[in-house]
This record gives sequence, structure tokens and C-alpha cells, in this order.
Amino acid sequence: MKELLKLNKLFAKYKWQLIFGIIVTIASRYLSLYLPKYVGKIINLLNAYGNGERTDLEQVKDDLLLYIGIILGTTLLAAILTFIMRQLIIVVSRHLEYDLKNIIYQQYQRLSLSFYKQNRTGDLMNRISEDVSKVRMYMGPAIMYGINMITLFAVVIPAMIDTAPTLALYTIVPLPFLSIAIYVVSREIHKRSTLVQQYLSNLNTISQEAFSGISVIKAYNLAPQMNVQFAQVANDSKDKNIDLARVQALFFPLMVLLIGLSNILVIYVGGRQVIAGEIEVGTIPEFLIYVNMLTWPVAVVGWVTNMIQQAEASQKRINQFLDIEPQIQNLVEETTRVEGSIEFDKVNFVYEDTNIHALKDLSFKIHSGGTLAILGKTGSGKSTVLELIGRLYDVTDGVIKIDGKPIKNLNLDDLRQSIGYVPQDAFLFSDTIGNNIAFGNKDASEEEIVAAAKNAVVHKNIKNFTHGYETVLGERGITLSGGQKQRVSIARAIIKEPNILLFDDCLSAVDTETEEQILNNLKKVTRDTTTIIVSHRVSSAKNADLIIVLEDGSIIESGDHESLLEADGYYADLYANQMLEQ
Ligand SMILES: Nc1ncnc2c1ncn2[C@@H]1O[C@H](COP(=O)(O)OP(=O)(O)OP(=O)(O)O)[C@@H](O)[C@H]1O
Repeated sequence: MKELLKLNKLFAKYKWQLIFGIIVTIASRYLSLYLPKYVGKIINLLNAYGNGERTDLEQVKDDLLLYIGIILGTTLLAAILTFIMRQLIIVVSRHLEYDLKNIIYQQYQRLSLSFYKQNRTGDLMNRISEDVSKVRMYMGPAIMYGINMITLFAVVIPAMIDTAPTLALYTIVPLPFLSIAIYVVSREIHKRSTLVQQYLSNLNTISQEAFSGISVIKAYNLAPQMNVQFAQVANDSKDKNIDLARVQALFFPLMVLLIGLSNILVIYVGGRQVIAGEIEVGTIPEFLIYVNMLTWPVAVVGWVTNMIQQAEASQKRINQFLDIEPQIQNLVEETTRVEGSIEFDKVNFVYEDTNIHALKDLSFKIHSGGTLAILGKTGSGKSTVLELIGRLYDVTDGVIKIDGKPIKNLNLDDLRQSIGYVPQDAFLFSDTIGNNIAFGNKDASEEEIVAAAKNAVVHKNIKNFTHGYETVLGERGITLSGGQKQRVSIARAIIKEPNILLFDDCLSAVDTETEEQILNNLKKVTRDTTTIIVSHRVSSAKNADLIIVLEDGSIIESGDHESLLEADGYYADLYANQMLEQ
């Protein structure tokens, strides 16, 4: 229960509904006692009339009507109260589920990029959906049945002892066995349903990969192989489902058997007592109803215990994520203005998970409004430089300064707000093209969206789509070409009018002519913007104020276009090769 204690704070918010729910439950259970009591009375009355102990038929009829009226009235009232109880407790559990999902989602948003690199997306999704559902079973049904069970025991058992203590003893003794049997069966059900879930998620992964990679599968004619793989996993999944169904099939027969045995015991022991004149005949039906009233809560003990155990395990997984402190912390509350001069001072960076020393003693400076180009082979650390400026990671050693201040001394939101970042792998949401561009500035007008698209040289392409800016993009924007996606992503950064623009090899999929056009447009609209362009092409870099060439995380050459050509090193070779290609 330790992990579930964390939920107490959430419960506090709904304490009045819960307290009222408990009161209503107690009242409804209390009212449900009238049914067995008055059924017993009716049988005794009829028995007395049959024996000739009662002779006034009219009076007997009146009594009968009164008893039936009491049964009807109390049962109806108990049913209404049960309805209110379910409304209160189950509705509260839905609210709690919603609150918990929001808490987890907000925590996910707070957590740093490294968290996402270390944990699989499926796992993140599972904790916010599957695990929360299991916890909800504790917050709603488990608590409701728990209260119901305790109150029922508290009212029924004293009533039984009061009516016929010996018979009560014989009736109550088998009940714990029923509870244990149900617990064992539901634990088996849980084990098997966990396996079913695992196989289901395997099946989902295979199908999802097959759909995402459908073009590769078709091009390599792998469909028959994929079909066999799918059939195997589907078959395993079916076997696990059949295993589960077998144990589930045991649940109800087991309950029926145990209830039947308890009923026989009541009739046998009660019958002997009636013959011995120790109890009245009406006590037998009264007790039969008690047994049936108690059976469900007793069975529920096993079920609820299982539910709580599962919720505890799920809440533990949720707490693991909730307890993580984001690696990147905002250390400054007050707002800070960001102009845009950037300085790296002996920056070192090691990726924790792989231990790769991506940047080594890196130092450079760009003045506000200046342009820096970073070239270098793949894996030389270019993207890492950009990620460090946006504080997606914090440096391992050295300092990055913006406007002369270490970036940790800037308000994190202001820092990120002042950056327009175009990543290497453009990500577009399943939304309209217009909204994807406006993502960088939610208040942007239609004219601003069009202007940004024009500057990113993608306006004409968008206009050619039937629905223009209203064209809805599929998953990961599959209806756009690679170059179009890159340009929409550039428009998204431009529209934000940031003080710092970071382009991570985002012109790789456009032809050199369009690249030239985009760079010319950028020069105009980003005159005062500090711009860093990461590229493999000299054409993207040649006009920059400063060009640095990275190798293995260190600068091997730096200067402007002319000085680097004179230096006759990596840059000059790259230039010569790329000029030849054109
Ligand atoms: N999230 C990460 N976790 C661990 N290691 C990483 C991570 N991202 C990059 N690396 C490693 O850090 C090194 C530098 O990577 P980086 O992406 O900065 O190179 P790059 O110069 O941008 O490469 P490319 O031109 O291919 O984009 C590489 O060796 C890479 O494998």
C-alpha cells in the first residue's frame, strides 16, 4: 500500500463526495437487512396460520401486506442509495483518473530530452493509460466494494448471530474458504491476462512497424515473410487468450458451487434445529438470503485484494516517473531578455547513456545578429552544439554564455522562447499546414503565415494543394516531400521572429537553387537575428561571418570563406568537390 499512499493528496480533493458515499453505503446496507428479516417473518406467519396458531385470516392478510410493503419500500430505497453510492464513488474515480493522467502528462512535459532517450515511447504510453486504468480500479471499484463489504459484514453478521447463533457459526465458517479460492483464481487470471497484454503489445508493435514501413516491405517484396511473422505472433496471442479464458471460466462455477454448498449447510443445520425446536422455520429462508448477501462480498475480498495488488504495482511504475527530477532545471524565476550573442568557452559534453565525448574544449563567439556556419563529418558534434544552446542538455564542463551571461543564469522559458530551432528531422503534427507553421507563434495572422511560407520558399507548393494551407498532414506529414517538410519547418521557426535561429542541416533535401533563394530571404528577414547553420554543404555556409569545421567534437578549422579557402584544408577540399558536382 506504500505506493498508493501518494494518491491521498488526490483523494483529499474529493473528500466530501467520498464521505457522503460511505454514509450512503452504510445506509443502503442497513436497509437491505429488512428483506431477509421480513421474508423470515412472512414464512413464520404462514406457518402459524397453517398450524392453526393464527386463525384470523383478515389479520394475517393485513400483516402479510404490511410485511411485503416493508420489503418493497426498503429494497427500493436501498436500490436508490446503491445507485447514488455508485454515482458518487465511481464518478469520483473517473475524476481522479483524469487528475492522475494530467499530473503524469505534465511531468512528462517537464522531463528532459535524456529521459525520452532512456525510456521507450510504448512504456511512457503504457504508464499513462494501462497503469492509470489499473490504479482507477483501486480508486473506484476496489474502494466501493471494500466499503460495501465491510458495512455488509458489520450489519449482517450481528443480525445473524442475534437471530440464531449456532446456525450463524455454521454459515460463516465456510466463507473464508470461498474468499481464498476466489483470490487464487483471480491471481491466476491476473497472471494470464498480463501475458495476454504482453502478446497484444507484440502484435501491435509488429503491425505498427508493418504499416509505417509499408513502402520498404513492398519494395523488398517482404509481404509473405511479414505475413508468416504476424501469423506466428497472432497464434501465440490466441493461445494465451485461450489459457486465460479457461481460468476465467472457473470463476463463476466456483462461486455457484460454494454458494450451493453454503445453502445446503444452512438447510441441513437449520432443518435439524427446526426439528429440535431451537429455531423457527422462517429462520431458514432468512439465513439463505443472508448467505447469498454475504457470498458476493466474500468473493470480492479475493478480487479486491488482487485489484489492490495490481494497482500498487502500477502506481509504483507511475511513481518512478513522477519522482524523477528533470535534469534541466530553471534556476531563474524572473524574466530575462535575450539579445543573441553566443559564446562557447571550453565546452565539453559527454552523452550520459553512451559515454560519447561529443564536444571537446569547444570555444567560439558570435556577436548578436551574426551568422555562424558549422561544417564537419557526420557524428562530429554539430547537432550537439545546437542542442546545448537550447539547453536540451546541460554542458558537462565549460560554459555557454548568451549576452555574456552563463545560460544557466537565464530564465529557461525566455531562453527557449527566444530560439527558433529547425531540427534535422522535421516533425510535423497531424494538423493543417497553416497550423503547423503557426505552431511557432499561435497568434500569427494568415498574412504572417503566408509571409513565412514565402520566405521559406514553400508557398507555391502549398498553393498547389487542393486545400492550400488547410491541407491536413498525415502521421509525420507523409503527404509532403522531404524538402517540403523541411521548408514548412523553417517557416515555423521564422514566424516566431526569434532572436536566435538554429538550423540543423535543414536544407539537405532541397536543391541548391531553392537553397540559395531561402538563404537570400533569410538574410533579409533575419538581419538582426543570430543565426547558426549546421550543414554539409559549402553553399549554405559560405556567406557566414564565421565558419567552423568540427572533427570528433573539436574545431579543426575556423574563419570566413576566403580565409578557409586560403588555408587549403578540409573546407577548401569540400568546396572544390562540391563545385565540381554542380
Ligand atoms: N542522444 C544521444 N545519446 C547518445 N549519444 C548521442 C546522442 N546524440 C548524438 N550522440 C552521439 O554524439 C556524437 C555527435 O553527434 P551529433 O548528432 O552532434 O553529430 P552531427 O555532427 O550532428 O552528425 P550528423 O551530421 O550526422 O547529424 C555522435 O557520435 C553521436 O553518436
